[in-house]
Amino acid sequence: MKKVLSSSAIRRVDKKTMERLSLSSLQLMEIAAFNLFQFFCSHFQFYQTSTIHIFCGNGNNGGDGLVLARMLFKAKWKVKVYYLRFSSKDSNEFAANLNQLNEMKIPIEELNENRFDLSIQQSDVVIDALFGSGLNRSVQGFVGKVIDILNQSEHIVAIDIPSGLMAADNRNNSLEHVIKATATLSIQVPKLCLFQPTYAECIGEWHLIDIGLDHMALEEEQTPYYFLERSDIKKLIKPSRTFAHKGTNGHGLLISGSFGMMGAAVLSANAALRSGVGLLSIHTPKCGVEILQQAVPQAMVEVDIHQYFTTCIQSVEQYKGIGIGPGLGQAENTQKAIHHLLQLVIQPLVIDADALNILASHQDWLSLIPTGSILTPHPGEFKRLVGEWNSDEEKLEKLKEFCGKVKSYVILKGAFSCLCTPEGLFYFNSTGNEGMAKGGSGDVLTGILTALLAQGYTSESAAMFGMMVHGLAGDIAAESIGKVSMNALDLIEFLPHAFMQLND
Ligand SMILES: NC(=O)C1=CN([C@@H]2O[C@H](COP(=O)(O)OP(=O)(O)OC[C@H]3O[C@@H](n4cnc5c(N)ncnc54)[C@H](O)[C@@H]3O)[C@@H](O)[C@H]2O)[C@@H](O)CC1
Ligand SMILES: [K+]
Repeated sequence: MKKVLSSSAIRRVDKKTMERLSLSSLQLMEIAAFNLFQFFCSHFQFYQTSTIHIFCGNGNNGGDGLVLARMLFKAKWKVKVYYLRFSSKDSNEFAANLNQLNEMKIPIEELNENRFDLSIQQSDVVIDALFGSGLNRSVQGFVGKVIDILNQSEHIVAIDIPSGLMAADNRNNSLEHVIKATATLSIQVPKLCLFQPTYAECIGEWHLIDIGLDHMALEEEQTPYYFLERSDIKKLIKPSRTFAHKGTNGHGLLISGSFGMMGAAVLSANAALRSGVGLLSIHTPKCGVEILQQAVPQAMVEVDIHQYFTTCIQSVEQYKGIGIGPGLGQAENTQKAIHHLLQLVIQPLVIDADALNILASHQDWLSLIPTGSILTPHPGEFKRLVGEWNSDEEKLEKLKEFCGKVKSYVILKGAFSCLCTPEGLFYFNSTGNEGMAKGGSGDVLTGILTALLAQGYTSESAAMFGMMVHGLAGDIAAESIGKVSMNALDLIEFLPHAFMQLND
Protein backbone atom coordinates (compact mmCIF):
# COMPACT_ATOMS: atom_id res chain seq x y z
CA MET A 1 0.00 0.00 0.00
CA LYS A 2 1.40 3.38 -0.93
CA LYS A 3 0.47 6.58 0.82
CA VAL A 4 -0.88 9.35 -1.38
CA LEU A 5 0.71 12.51 0.02
CA SER A 6 0.35 16.26 -0.29
CA SER A 7 3.20 18.52 -1.48
CA SER A 8 3.97 19.67 2.05
CA ALA A 9 4.13 16.07 3.29
CA ILE A 10 6.45 15.17 0.40
CA ARG A 11 8.73 18.09 1.32
CA ARG A 12 8.91 16.79 4.91
CA VAL A 13 9.75 13.27 3.69
CA ASP A 14 12.45 14.67 1.36
CA LYS A 15 13.94 16.62 4.26
CA LYS A 16 13.91 13.66 6.68
CA THR A 17 15.41 11.41 3.98
CA MET A 18 18.30 13.81 3.54
CA GLU A 19 18.86 14.08 7.31
CA ARG A 20 18.63 10.35 8.03
CA LEU A 21 20.58 9.13 5.03
CA SER A 22 23.07 12.02 5.28
CA LEU A 23 22.37 13.18 1.77
CA SER A 24 22.61 16.73 0.50
CA SER A 25 19.71 18.08 -1.51
CA LEU A 26 21.93 17.90 -4.59
CA GLN A 27 22.67 14.24 -3.92
CA LEU A 28 18.98 13.43 -3.52
CA MET A 29 18.28 15.20 -6.80
CA GLU A 30 21.07 13.22 -8.47
CA ILE A 31 19.51 9.95 -7.22
CA ALA A 32 16.04 11.05 -8.34
CA ALA A 33 17.26 12.03 -11.79
CA PHE A 34 19.32 8.84 -12.16
CA ASN A 35 16.22 6.73 -11.50
CA LEU A 36 14.24 8.86 -13.94
CA PHE A 37 17.04 8.44 -16.47
CA GLN A 38 17.13 4.66 -16.11
CA PHE A 39 13.38 4.37 -16.43
CA PHE A 40 13.33 6.73 -19.39
CA CYS A 41 16.04 4.80 -21.27
CA SER A 42 14.39 1.43 -20.78
CA HIS A 43 10.74 2.40 -21.12
CA PHE A 44 11.12 4.90 -23.96
CA GLN A 45 13.84 3.14 -25.95
CA PHE A 46 11.87 3.85 -29.10
CA TYR A 47 12.52 7.59 -28.61
CA GLN A 48 16.26 7.01 -29.03
CA THR A 49 16.34 8.31 -32.59
CA SER A 50 14.28 11.42 -31.72
CA THR A 51 15.49 14.77 -30.47
CA ILE A 52 14.62 15.20 -26.80
CA HIS A 53 13.71 18.80 -25.89
CA ILE A 54 13.99 19.31 -22.15
CA PHE A 55 12.24 22.34 -20.65
CA CYS A 56 13.31 23.33 -17.17
CA GLY A 57 11.91 25.86 -14.71
CA ASN A 58 14.27 27.39 -12.15
CA GLY A 59 13.00 25.41 -9.15
CA ASN A 60 13.86 21.85 -8.21
CA ASN A 61 11.64 20.29 -10.84
CA GLY A 62 13.80 22.18 -13.32
CA GLY A 63 16.83 20.90 -11.39
CA ASP A 64 15.64 17.32 -12.03
CA GLY A 65 15.28 18.23 -15.71
CA LEU A 66 18.85 19.56 -15.90
CA VAL A 67 20.35 16.44 -14.29
CA LEU A 68 18.30 14.18 -16.55
CA ALA A 69 19.48 16.23 -19.55
CA ARG A 70 23.09 15.79 -18.47
CA MET A 71 22.67 12.03 -18.12
CA LEU A 72 20.90 11.64 -21.46
CA PHE A 73 23.57 13.81 -23.12
CA LYS A 74 26.34 11.63 -21.68
CA ALA A 75 24.49 8.53 -22.89
CA LYS A 76 24.57 10.05 -26.40
CA TRP A 77 20.89 10.85 -26.72
CA LYS A 78 20.16 13.93 -28.88
CA VAL A 79 19.12 16.53 -26.33
CA LYS A 80 18.24 20.20 -26.49
CA VAL A 81 17.93 21.95 -23.16
CA TYR A 82 15.94 25.11 -22.41
CA TYR A 83 15.28 26.91 -19.18
CA LEU A 84 13.16 29.79 -18.12
CA ARG A 85 13.16 31.89 -14.99
CA PHE A 86 9.59 32.28 -13.76
CA SER A 87 10.91 33.05 -10.33
CA SER A 88 13.44 35.82 -9.66
CA LYS A 89 15.58 33.47 -7.58
CA ASP A 90 16.96 30.18 -8.90
CA SER A 91 16.78 27.25 -6.45
CA ASN A 92 20.27 26.30 -5.21
CA GLU A 93 20.03 22.89 -6.83
CA PHE A 94 18.92 24.35 -10.15
CA ALA A 95 21.79 26.88 -10.07
CA ALA A 96 24.42 24.25 -9.23
CA ASN A 97 23.26 21.98 -12.04
CA LEU A 98 23.06 24.82 -14.54
CA ASN A 99 26.73 25.50 -13.77
CA GLN A 100 27.57 21.86 -14.37
CA LEU A 101 25.85 21.85 -17.74
CA ASN A 102 27.68 25.03 -18.72
CA GLU A 103 31.01 23.55 -17.61
CA MET A 104 30.34 20.44 -19.67
CA LYS A 105 29.53 22.71 -22.61
CA ILE A 106 26.12 21.16 -23.06
CA PRO A 107 24.23 23.70 -25.18
CA ILE A 108 21.41 25.28 -23.22
CA GLU A 109 19.09 28.07 -24.18
CA GLU A 110 17.33 30.55 -21.94
CA LEU A 111 13.79 31.37 -23.00
CA ASN A 112 12.18 34.66 -22.09
CA GLU A 113 9.28 36.89 -23.14
CA ASN A 114 11.20 38.10 -26.17
CA ARG A 115 12.77 34.86 -27.18
CA PHE A 116 10.92 31.63 -27.38
CA ASP A 117 10.85 30.61 -31.01
CA LEU A 118 10.71 26.87 -30.60
CA SER A 119 11.16 24.45 -33.43
CA ILE A 120 9.92 21.03 -32.42
CA GLN A 121 9.29 18.35 -35.05
CA GLN A 122 6.41 15.90 -34.87
CA SER A 123 8.67 12.97 -34.03
CA ASP A 124 10.52 14.93 -31.32
CA VAL A 125 9.95 14.38 -27.61
CA VAL A 126 9.33 17.09 -25.01
CA ILE A 127 10.35 16.56 -21.39
CA ASP A 128 8.43 18.86 -19.10
CA ALA A 129 10.41 19.90 -16.03
CA LEU A 130 8.91 23.36 -15.60
CA PHE A 131 6.90 22.99 -12.38
CA GLY A 132 6.56 20.04 -10.04
CA SER A 133 5.09 19.76 -6.58
CA GLY A 134 6.10 23.36 -5.80
CA LEU A 135 3.34 24.88 -7.93
CA ASN A 136 1.15 26.89 -5.58
CA ARG A 137 -0.92 29.07 -7.91
CA SER A 138 -2.29 29.02 -11.46
CA VAL A 139 0.26 29.40 -14.24
CA GLN A 140 0.04 32.71 -16.02
CA GLY A 141 2.01 34.94 -18.38
CA PHE A 142 5.00 33.91 -20.41
CA VAL A 143 5.39 30.40 -18.96
CA GLY A 144 1.72 29.80 -19.77
CA LYS A 145 2.43 30.68 -23.40
CA VAL A 146 5.33 28.23 -23.45
CA ILE A 147 3.08 25.49 -22.05
CA ASP A 148 0.50 26.18 -24.78
CA ILE A 149 3.17 25.85 -27.47
CA LEU A 150 4.57 22.64 -25.97
CA ASN A 151 1.07 21.17 -25.94
CA GLN A 152 1.17 21.08 -29.74
CA SER A 153 3.78 18.31 -29.46
CA GLU A 154 2.72 14.70 -29.77
CA HIS A 155 5.09 13.17 -27.24
CA ILE A 156 5.39 14.87 -23.87
CA VAL A 157 6.88 13.22 -20.80
CA ALA A 158 6.22 15.16 -17.58
CA ILE A 159 8.57 14.91 -14.63
CA ASP A 160 6.75 14.39 -11.32
CA ILE A 161 3.54 16.27 -12.24
CA PRO A 162 2.46 17.86 -15.54
CA SER A 163 3.34 21.53 -15.18
CA GLY A 164 0.36 23.64 -14.26
CA LEU A 165 -1.35 20.92 -12.21
CA MET A 166 -1.22 20.87 -8.42
CA ALA A 167 -0.59 17.64 -6.57
CA ALA A 168 -3.77 17.39 -4.51
CA ASP A 169 -6.38 20.09 -4.90
CA ASN A 170 -6.92 22.07 -8.09
CA ARG A 171 -10.14 23.81 -7.14
CA ASN A 172 -8.41 27.19 -6.96
CA ASN A 173 -6.40 26.54 -10.10
CA SER A 174 -7.71 28.11 -13.30
CA LEU A 175 -6.11 25.21 -15.24
CA GLU A 176 -5.75 27.53 -18.24
CA HIS A 177 -2.21 26.42 -18.98
CA VAL A 178 -1.45 22.82 -18.08
CA ILE A 179 0.92 20.45 -19.86
CA LYS A 180 -0.96 17.65 -21.60
CA ALA A 181 1.51 14.85 -21.09
CA THR A 182 1.45 11.52 -22.85
CA ALA A 183 3.28 10.07 -19.85
CA THR A 184 4.06 11.28 -16.34
CA LEU A 185 7.00 9.96 -14.34
CA SER A 186 5.97 10.76 -10.81
CA ILE A 187 8.63 10.74 -8.14
CA GLN A 188 8.00 7.82 -5.74
CA VAL A 189 4.91 9.12 -3.99
CA PRO A 190 1.49 8.95 -5.70
CA LYS A 191 -0.30 12.30 -5.76
CA LEU A 192 -4.07 12.65 -5.53
CA CYS A 193 -4.38 14.26 -8.98
CA LEU A 194 -3.18 11.00 -10.57
CA PHE A 195 -6.44 9.27 -9.60
CA GLN A 196 -8.87 11.95 -10.71
CA PRO A 197 -10.64 11.55 -14.07
CA THR A 198 -10.70 15.31 -14.74
CA TYR A 199 -6.91 15.43 -15.01
CA ALA A 200 -6.39 12.16 -16.88
CA GLU A 201 -5.79 13.83 -20.23
CA CYS A 202 -3.01 15.98 -18.72
CA ILE A 203 -1.31 13.05 -17.01
CA GLY A 204 -1.42 10.32 -19.65
CA GLU A 205 -0.03 6.94 -18.57
CA TRP A 206 1.81 7.33 -15.30
CA HIS A 207 4.59 5.53 -13.50
CA LEU A 208 6.02 5.89 -10.03
CA ILE A 209 9.78 6.21 -9.98
CA ASP A 210 11.28 4.99 -6.72
CA ILE A 211 14.08 7.23 -5.48
CA GLY A 212 14.71 5.52 -2.13
CA LEU A 213 12.90 7.97 0.17
CA ASP A 214 13.22 7.00 3.83
CA HIS A 215 10.56 4.40 4.73
CA MET A 216 10.22 5.59 8.30
CA ALA A 217 9.67 9.14 7.07
CA LEU A 218 6.90 7.89 4.79
CA GLU A 219 5.45 5.87 7.69
CA GLU A 220 5.36 8.96 9.88
CA GLU A 221 3.13 10.94 7.50
CA GLN A 222 -0.62 10.80 8.10
CA THR A 223 -2.97 10.69 5.14
CA PRO A 224 -6.52 9.51 4.43
CA TYR A 225 -5.51 8.45 0.88
CA TYR A 226 -3.86 5.17 -0.12
CA PHE A 227 -2.96 3.40 -3.34
CA LEU A 228 -3.85 -0.27 -2.89
CA GLU A 229 -1.43 -2.81 -4.32
CA ARG A 230 -1.64 -6.55 -4.96
CA SER A 231 0.72 -7.31 -2.08
CA ASP A 232 -1.78 -5.76 0.35
CA ILE A 233 -4.39 -8.34 -0.60
CA LYS A 234 -2.21 -11.36 -0.06
CA LYS A 235 -2.19 -10.55 3.66
CA LEU A 236 -5.99 -10.58 3.75
CA ILE A 237 -6.55 -13.94 2.08
CA LYS A 238 -7.85 -16.63 4.39
CA PRO A 239 -5.88 -19.88 4.23
CA SER A 240 -7.82 -22.80 2.76
CA ARG A 241 -8.75 -25.52 5.24
CA THR A 242 -8.29 -29.22 4.56
CA PHE A 243 -11.53 -30.14 6.30
CA ALA A 244 -13.61 -27.42 4.67
CA HIS A 245 -17.04 -28.44 3.33
CA LYS A 246 -19.68 -26.48 1.46
CA GLY A 247 -21.23 -25.40 4.73
CA THR A 248 -18.04 -23.86 6.09
CA ASN A 249 -17.39 -21.91 2.90
CA GLY A 250 -20.51 -19.86 3.48
CA HIS A 251 -23.94 -19.56 1.96
CA GLY A 252 -24.54 -16.52 -0.22
CA LEU A 253 -27.75 -15.04 -1.56
CA LEU A 254 -28.10 -12.93 -4.67
CA ILE A 255 -31.34 -11.01 -5.15
CA SER A 256 -31.18 -10.28 -8.81
CA GLY A 257 -32.79 -10.46 -12.22
CA SER A 258 -36.15 -9.49 -13.67
CA PHE A 259 -37.89 -10.01 -17.00
CA GLY A 260 -35.43 -9.07 -19.76
CA MET A 261 -32.51 -8.66 -17.33
CA MET A 262 -31.76 -12.21 -16.27
CA GLY A 263 -28.28 -11.90 -17.80
CA ALA A 264 -27.21 -9.73 -14.87
CA ALA A 265 -28.30 -12.45 -12.44
CA VAL A 266 -26.41 -15.11 -14.42
CA LEU A 267 -23.24 -12.99 -14.44
CA SER A 268 -23.25 -12.17 -10.74
CA ALA A 269 -24.08 -15.77 -9.82
CA ASN A 270 -21.26 -17.19 -11.94
CA ALA A 271 -18.84 -14.65 -10.50
CA ALA A 272 -19.86 -15.63 -6.96
CA LEU A 273 -19.38 -19.31 -7.80
CA ARG A 274 -15.86 -18.54 -9.08
CA SER A 275 -15.07 -16.66 -5.86
CA GLY A 276 -15.10 -19.47 -3.36
CA VAL A 277 -18.66 -19.43 -2.00
CA GLY A 278 -19.75 -22.79 -0.54
CA LEU A 279 -23.43 -22.54 -1.44
CA LEU A 280 -25.28 -20.01 -3.51
CA SER A 281 -28.98 -19.18 -3.66
CA ILE A 282 -30.56 -16.76 -6.08
CA HIS A 283 -33.84 -15.04 -5.36
CA THR A 284 -35.54 -14.31 -8.67
CA PRO A 285 -39.00 -13.93 -10.27
CA LYS A 286 -40.68 -16.94 -11.85
CA CYS A 287 -39.58 -15.97 -15.36
CA GLY A 288 -35.95 -16.46 -14.31
CA VAL A 289 -36.15 -19.96 -12.88
CA GLU A 290 -35.50 -21.99 -16.02
CA ILE A 291 -32.81 -19.61 -17.20
CA LEU A 292 -30.91 -19.82 -13.93
CA GLN A 293 -31.32 -23.56 -13.45
CA GLN A 294 -29.77 -24.09 -16.85
CA ALA A 295 -27.15 -21.35 -16.85
CA VAL A 296 -26.04 -21.79 -13.22
CA PRO A 297 -26.77 -25.40 -12.20
CA GLN A 298 -24.55 -25.09 -9.12
CA ALA A 299 -26.91 -22.53 -7.55
CA MET A 300 -30.28 -22.98 -5.82
CA VAL A 301 -33.12 -20.81 -6.97
CA GLU A 302 -35.53 -19.20 -4.53
CA VAL A 303 -38.61 -18.24 -6.53
CA ASP A 304 -40.52 -15.02 -6.00
CA ILE A 305 -44.31 -15.08 -6.17
CA HIS A 306 -44.26 -12.67 -9.10
CA GLN A 307 -43.76 -13.68 -12.70
CA TYR A 308 -41.54 -10.81 -13.82
CA PHE A 309 -39.85 -9.13 -10.88
CA THR A 310 -38.98 -9.48 -7.22
CA THR A 311 -41.75 -8.49 -4.83
CA CYS A 312 -41.20 -10.41 -1.65
CA ILE A 313 -38.05 -11.46 0.17
CA GLN A 314 -38.85 -13.71 3.12
CA SER A 315 -36.12 -14.80 5.50
CA VAL A 316 -32.46 -14.01 5.05
CA GLU A 317 -30.88 -14.86 8.41
CA GLN A 318 -29.20 -18.02 7.08
CA TYR A 319 -27.05 -16.06 4.60
CA LYS A 320 -23.73 -14.53 5.53
CA GLY A 321 -23.34 -12.70 2.25
CA ILE A 322 -26.29 -11.04 0.53
CA GLY A 323 -25.99 -9.12 -2.73
CA ILE A 324 -28.90 -7.16 -4.14
CA GLY A 325 -29.37 -5.18 -7.31
CA PRO A 326 -28.10 -6.65 -10.59
CA GLY A 327 -30.92 -6.66 -13.15
CA LEU A 328 -33.48 -6.08 -10.42
CA GLY A 329 -35.51 -3.35 -12.13
CA GLN A 330 -37.32 -0.63 -10.22
CA ALA A 331 -40.94 -1.85 -10.22
CA GLU A 332 -42.99 -0.42 -7.38
CA ASN A 333 -43.35 -3.81 -5.71
CA THR A 334 -39.60 -4.34 -5.97
CA GLN A 335 -39.12 -1.04 -4.16
CA LYS A 336 -41.42 -2.26 -1.39
CA ALA A 337 -39.50 -5.55 -1.23
CA ILE A 338 -36.24 -3.64 -0.74
CA HIS A 339 -37.79 -1.55 2.01
CA HIS A 340 -38.98 -4.72 3.71
CA LEU A 341 -35.53 -6.34 3.34
CA LEU A 342 -33.82 -3.31 4.86
CA GLN A 343 -36.08 -3.52 7.89
CA LEU A 344 -35.46 -7.24 8.24
CA VAL A 345 -31.75 -7.66 7.64
CA ILE A 346 -28.98 -7.16 10.17
CA GLN A 347 -25.97 -8.49 8.26
CA PRO A 348 -24.10 -6.20 5.82
CA LEU A 349 -25.41 -6.16 2.25
CA VAL A 350 -23.74 -5.69 -1.11
CA ILE A 351 -25.90 -3.06 -2.80
CA ASP A 352 -25.61 -2.41 -6.53
CA ALA A 353 -27.36 -1.14 -9.65
CA ASP A 354 -31.16 -0.81 -9.38
CA ALA A 355 -31.05 -1.31 -5.61
CA LEU A 356 -28.92 1.85 -5.48
CA ASN A 357 -31.29 3.71 -7.77
CA ILE A 358 -34.21 2.71 -5.56
CA LEU A 359 -32.36 3.97 -2.49
CA ALA A 360 -31.56 7.21 -4.32
CA SER A 361 -35.27 7.85 -4.78
CA HIS A 362 -36.03 7.01 -1.13
CA GLN A 363 -33.36 8.94 0.75
CA ASP A 364 -35.15 8.28 4.06
CA TRP A 365 -34.36 4.56 3.65
CA LEU A 366 -30.60 5.21 3.70
CA SER A 367 -30.62 5.07 7.50
CA LEU A 368 -31.90 1.47 7.25
CA ILE A 369 -28.79 0.25 5.40
CA PRO A 370 -27.08 -2.26 7.72
CA THR A 371 -23.80 -1.00 9.14
CA GLY A 372 -20.77 -2.20 7.19
CA SER A 373 -22.62 -2.74 3.91
CA ILE A 374 -20.75 -2.34 0.62
CA LEU A 375 -22.34 -0.09 -2.00
CA THR A 376 -20.93 -0.25 -5.51
CA PRO A 377 -22.15 2.72 -7.55
CA HIS A 378 -20.66 3.99 -10.78
CA PRO A 379 -20.43 7.80 -10.86
CA GLY A 380 -23.93 8.16 -12.38
CA GLU A 381 -25.50 6.09 -9.61
CA PHE A 382 -23.48 7.91 -6.97
CA LYS A 383 -24.72 11.26 -8.31
CA ARG A 384 -28.28 10.02 -7.91
CA LEU A 385 -27.48 9.23 -4.27
CA VAL A 386 -25.66 12.43 -3.30
CA GLY A 387 -26.34 15.02 -6.01
CA GLU A 388 -24.03 16.71 -8.53
CA TRP A 389 -20.46 17.74 -7.76
CA ASN A 390 -18.41 20.50 -9.34
CA SER A 391 -15.00 18.87 -9.15
CA ASP A 392 -13.36 15.54 -8.39
CA GLU A 393 -12.17 17.00 -5.11
CA GLU A 394 -15.77 17.78 -4.11
CA LYS A 395 -16.79 14.29 -5.25
CA LEU A 396 -14.35 12.79 -2.71
CA GLU A 397 -15.73 15.05 0.01
CA LYS A 398 -19.24 13.85 -0.78
CA LEU A 399 -18.03 10.27 -0.77
CA LYS A 400 -16.53 10.63 2.69
CA GLU A 401 -19.62 12.33 4.05
CA PHE A 402 -21.91 9.67 2.59
CA CYS A 403 -19.89 6.72 3.94
CA GLY A 404 -19.85 8.31 7.39
CA LYS A 405 -23.60 8.92 7.25
CA VAL A 406 -24.57 5.38 6.21
CA LYS A 407 -21.71 3.78 8.22
CA SER A 408 -20.87 1.71 5.17
CA TYR A 409 -18.27 1.21 2.47
CA VAL A 410 -18.60 2.59 -1.03
CA ILE A 411 -16.65 1.36 -4.02
CA LEU A 412 -16.95 4.18 -6.52
CA LYS A 413 -16.33 2.36 -9.78
CA GLY A 414 -14.22 3.71 -12.63
CA ALA A 415 -10.53 3.93 -13.53
CA PHE A 416 -8.73 3.59 -10.18
CA SER A 417 -11.96 2.58 -8.43
CA CYS A 418 -12.05 4.25 -5.05
CA LEU A 419 -13.05 2.42 -1.89
CA CYS A 420 -14.10 4.80 0.87
CA THR A 421 -14.57 3.54 4.43
CA PRO A 422 -17.04 4.76 7.07
CA GLU A 423 -14.06 6.36 8.82
CA GLY A 424 -13.26 8.44 5.73
CA LEU A 425 -10.21 6.59 4.42
CA PHE A 426 -9.80 6.26 0.66
CA TYR A 427 -8.18 3.32 -1.13
CA PHE A 428 -7.55 3.69 -4.87
CA ASN A 429 -7.35 0.44 -6.78
CA SER A 430 -4.27 -0.39 -8.85
CA THR A 431 -5.89 -3.00 -11.10
CA GLY A 432 -8.42 -2.74 -13.92
CA ASN A 433 -8.52 -1.15 -17.34
CA GLU A 434 -10.84 0.58 -19.79
CA GLY A 435 -11.70 -2.73 -21.47
CA MET A 436 -13.91 -3.37 -18.43
CA ALA A 437 -16.10 -0.37 -19.19
CA LYS A 438 -18.89 -2.58 -20.53
CA GLY A 439 -22.30 -3.75 -19.35
CA GLY A 440 -22.13 -6.60 -16.86
CA SER A 441 -18.76 -5.76 -15.27
CA GLY A 442 -20.51 -4.37 -12.21
CA ASP A 443 -22.71 -7.48 -11.87
CA VAL A 444 -19.52 -9.54 -11.71
CA LEU A 445 -18.19 -7.37 -8.87
CA THR A 446 -21.43 -7.81 -6.91
CA GLY A 447 -21.11 -11.59 -7.22
CA ILE A 448 -17.50 -11.55 -6.04
CA LEU A 449 -18.24 -9.33 -3.03
CA THR A 450 -21.25 -11.42 -2.02
CA ALA A 451 -19.15 -14.59 -2.13
CA LEU A 452 -16.39 -13.02 -0.03
CA LEU A 453 -18.81 -11.81 2.64
CA ALA A 454 -20.40 -15.28 2.68
CA GLN A 455 -16.97 -16.77 3.41
CA GLY A 456 -16.61 -14.61 6.49
CA TYR A 457 -14.39 -11.82 5.21
CA THR A 458 -14.99 -8.54 7.01
CA SER A 459 -16.67 -5.89 4.88
CA GLU A 460 -13.40 -3.97 4.60
CA SER A 461 -11.37 -7.01 3.56
CA ALA A 462 -14.07 -8.15 1.14
CA ALA A 463 -14.25 -4.69 -0.45
CA MET A 464 -10.47 -4.43 -0.91
CA PHE A 465 -10.05 -8.03 -2.04
CA GLY A 466 -13.09 -7.93 -4.34
CA MET A 467 -12.14 -4.65 -5.99
CA MET A 468 -8.58 -5.86 -6.59
CA VAL A 469 -9.42 -9.35 -7.91
CA HIS A 470 -12.15 -7.95 -10.18
CA GLY A 471 -9.68 -5.47 -11.75
CA LEU A 472 -6.98 -8.10 -11.99
CA ALA A 473 -9.33 -10.47 -13.85
CA GLY A 474 -9.88 -7.55 -16.23
CA ASP A 475 -6.13 -7.01 -16.65
CA ILE A 476 -5.55 -10.69 -17.40
CA ALA A 477 -8.45 -10.66 -19.86
CA ALA A 478 -7.01 -7.57 -21.57
CA GLU A 479 -3.61 -9.23 -21.87
CA SER A 480 -5.08 -12.48 -23.18
CA ILE A 481 -7.75 -11.33 -25.61
CA GLY A 482 -7.46 -7.53 -25.81
CA LYS A 483 -9.45 -4.63 -24.42
CA VAL A 484 -11.82 -4.39 -27.39
CA SER A 485 -13.26 -7.90 -27.30
CA MET A 486 -13.15 -8.61 -23.59
CA ASN A 487 -16.48 -8.41 -21.80
CA ALA A 488 -18.09 -9.38 -18.51
CA LEU A 489 -18.10 -13.09 -19.35
CA ASP A 490 -14.33 -12.96 -19.76
CA LEU A 491 -13.96 -11.38 -16.34
CA ILE A 492 -15.57 -14.51 -14.91
CA GLU A 493 -13.43 -16.74 -17.10
CA PHE A 494 -10.23 -15.10 -15.87
CA LEU A 495 -11.26 -14.80 -12.22
CA PRO A 496 -9.57 -18.11 -11.31
CA HIS A 497 -6.27 -16.80 -12.73
CA ALA A 498 -6.68 -13.56 -10.80
CA PHE A 499 -7.31 -15.41 -7.52
CA MET A 500 -4.28 -17.61 -8.17
CA GLN A 501 -2.06 -14.60 -8.90
CA LEU A 502 -3.12 -12.86 -5.70
CA ASN A 503 -2.48 -16.06 -3.74
CA ASP A 504 1.01 -16.56 -5.18
N1 LIG B 1 15.35 17.46 -2.56
C1 LIG B 1 14.16 17.73 -3.05
O1 LIG B 1 13.46 18.61 -2.56
C2 LIG B 1 13.72 16.97 -4.23
C3 LIG B 1 12.88 17.61 -5.14
N2 LIG B 1 12.53 17.02 -6.27
C4 LIG B 1 11.89 17.80 -7.34
O2 LIG B 1 11.56 19.07 -6.88
C5 LIG B 1 10.25 19.42 -7.25
C6 LIG B 1 9.73 20.45 -6.33
O3 LIG B 1 10.61 21.52 -6.43
P1 LIG B 1 10.30 22.99 -5.88
O4 LIG B 1 9.71 22.89 -4.55
O5 LIG B 1 11.53 23.78 -6.06
O6 LIG B 1 9.15 23.51 -6.82
P2 LIG B 1 8.92 23.54 -8.37
O7 LIG B 1 10.16 23.30 -9.12
O8 LIG B 1 7.75 22.72 -8.65
O9 LIG B 1 8.49 25.08 -8.55
C7 LIG B 1 9.41 26.11 -8.34
C8 LIG B 1 8.90 27.35 -7.64
O10 LIG B 1 8.05 28.10 -8.47
C9 LIG B 1 7.26 29.02 -7.73
N3 LIG B 1 5.92 28.97 -8.25
C10 LIG B 1 4.88 28.21 -7.83
N4 LIG B 1 3.81 28.41 -8.61
C11 LIG B 1 4.17 29.30 -9.55
C12 LIG B 1 3.49 29.91 -10.63
N5 LIG B 1 2.24 29.61 -10.92
N6 LIG B 1 4.15 30.78 -11.41
C13 LIG B 1 5.43 31.09 -11.15
N7 LIG B 1 6.13 30.55 -10.12
C14 LIG B 1 5.51 29.69 -9.33
C15 LIG B 1 7.35 28.55 -6.31
O11 LIG B 1 8.11 29.48 -5.61
C16 LIG B 1 8.05 27.18 -6.42
O12 LIG B 1 8.79 26.87 -5.30
C17 LIG B 1 9.53 18.11 -7.29
O13 LIG B 1 8.37 18.16 -8.10
C18 LIG B 1 10.58 17.19 -7.84
O14 LIG B 1 10.57 17.24 -9.26
C19 LIG B 1 13.21 15.80 -6.64
O15 LIG B 1 14.43 16.17 -7.18
C20 LIG B 1 13.44 14.91 -5.45
C21 LIG B 1 14.21 15.60 -4.41
K1 LIG C 1 6.74 18.88 -14.53
